[in-house]
Amino acid sequence: MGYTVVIPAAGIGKRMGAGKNKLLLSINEIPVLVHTLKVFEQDDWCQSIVLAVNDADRKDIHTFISRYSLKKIKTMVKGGKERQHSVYAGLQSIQEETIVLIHDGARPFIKQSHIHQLVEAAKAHGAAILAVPVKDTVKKVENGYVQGTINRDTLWSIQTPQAFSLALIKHAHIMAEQDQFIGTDDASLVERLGEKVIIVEGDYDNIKITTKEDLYFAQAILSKEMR
Ligand SMILES: Nc1ccn([C@@H]2O[C@H](COP(=O)(O)OP(=O)(O)OP(=O)(O)O)[C@@H](O)[C@H]2O)c(=O)n1
Ligand SMILES: C[C@](O)(CO)[C@H](O)COP(=O)(O)O
Repeated sequence: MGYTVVIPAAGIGKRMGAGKNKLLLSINEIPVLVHTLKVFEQDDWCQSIVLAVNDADRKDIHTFISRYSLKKIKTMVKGGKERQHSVYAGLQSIQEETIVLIHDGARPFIKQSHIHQLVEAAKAHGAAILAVPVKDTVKKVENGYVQGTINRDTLWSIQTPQAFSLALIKHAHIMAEQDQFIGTDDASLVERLGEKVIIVEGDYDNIKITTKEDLYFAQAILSKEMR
């Protein structure tokens, strides 16, 4: 039950405000990106890793690959202007049909058990994504005024990995490019084609390192895992 994972790691970390790609920042002296990559390196189901990177970060990333003996990174592609473009560049480097996972380099706390549930769900249904129920109340706001409260029972906070058959996700990206559609996740490109996407429930540790507060949360998650 193998898979290939595409890891978009070519962002600039604007919201982190660190003046460099946030994936090069360290948590407990290990770079965020290395924390993420190690999960897949240690997963026997993972057959290869495709990394989308910025040219500016290549030297650092090659240093990480040798320092941490990351052996599964078979391809490194140049990232694009948007996350979607980086993912598509990675997908284009995969030829043989397989289950493909797309996972943010900024999500270091993904668990192997959830990866395996996703792979099995994608095998059975074609598309499967990790999510957790929304905990806050969510309201629609325009010009600073509440327009309405959205029924929380139907709301999920969507994470990655997102898992697909290669043929389906490649087709979805081709159609999105043709229609000049940019989505904030890959599943939205599949949904817009009318294809079903199944939810696999994950957990709240699978945070995306986005702003500086997330570095504090990351320390807490790591110390919990080390207990
Ligand atoms: N053009 C881009 C933008 C984002 N990403 C990657 O997609 C993941 C999720 O993106 P995000 O958290 O938004 O990262 P950044 O774009 O770096 O953050 P910001 O929006 O604050 O600049 C990250 O692993 C990021 O490196 C990418 O590969 N290519
Ligand atoms: C793909 C994603 O992580 C799902 O929640 C999220 O949409 C990425 O958004 P970003 O603005 O590119 O970080």
